[in-house]
Amino acid sequence: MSERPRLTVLSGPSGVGKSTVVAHMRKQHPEVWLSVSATTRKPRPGEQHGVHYFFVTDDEMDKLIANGELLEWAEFAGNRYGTPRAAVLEHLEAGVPVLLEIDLQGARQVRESMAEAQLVFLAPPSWEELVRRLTGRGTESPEVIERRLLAAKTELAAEPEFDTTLVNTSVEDVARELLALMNVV
Ligand SMILES: Nc1nc2c(ncn2[C@@H]2O[C@H](COP(=O)(O)OP(=O)(O)O)[C@@H](O)[C@H]2O)c(=O)[nH]1
Ligand SMILES: Nc1ncnc2c1ncn2[C@@H]1O[C@H](COP(=O)(O)OP(=O)(O)O)[C@@H](O)[C@H]1O
Repeated sequence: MSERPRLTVLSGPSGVGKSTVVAHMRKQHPEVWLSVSATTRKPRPGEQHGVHYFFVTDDEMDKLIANGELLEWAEFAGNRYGTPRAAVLEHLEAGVPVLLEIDLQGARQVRESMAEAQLVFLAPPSWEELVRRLTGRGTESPEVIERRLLAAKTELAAEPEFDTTLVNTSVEDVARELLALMNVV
């Protein structure tokens, strides 16, 4: 019987490359299960409901929180985001490696409620490179970018709270390192 895998949390500032690394990793190892969060943010072009996020209204988010259906939730740069609890627990019980891609506040809540979780911080090679990536992605307005860069300063300062730091210089290298940390080889 396979041992119950540890829950892995990946956090890091907006634009550092979390989604890119996770997409690369899952192309090669689709057996890693990525939790799909609920969010009140509007979808970006190409984002699909139920695939990238469950896009919900403010009222729906209120209900998810009130009913205790979220493992953790946080407000980030003006929108709320949360991890549906049941699906995470079901996958872990079934022996499936589970990955959460969530912000710092969410990572802290998971650490409190699930002591066995491992927290991985994805860091940019430099501040300049982070600004370049976030701006270059072209999905946010200058105001939203400004807000996210402000949040990034807080996130970068919290790096010592994490179990492991991976620097996203090469997507391939980081994806490999993350798989090794998750015992998926
Ligand atoms: N706490 C928490 N944070 C989340 C969740 N889902 C996504 N996030 C984080 O919310 C932040 C903003 O996500 P998003 O709007 O998709 O922007 P992006 O990460 O820059 O592509 C990122 O730091 C995500 O990791 C969640 O369920 N809970
Ligand atoms: N290692 C890397 N080298 C260069 N560009 C990268 C790297 N990783 C990601 N990017 C680019 O940086 C931008 C932000 O990446 P994204 O995955 O959307 O970040 P996040 O999910 O952390 O907000 C994207 O345009 C992506 O193509």
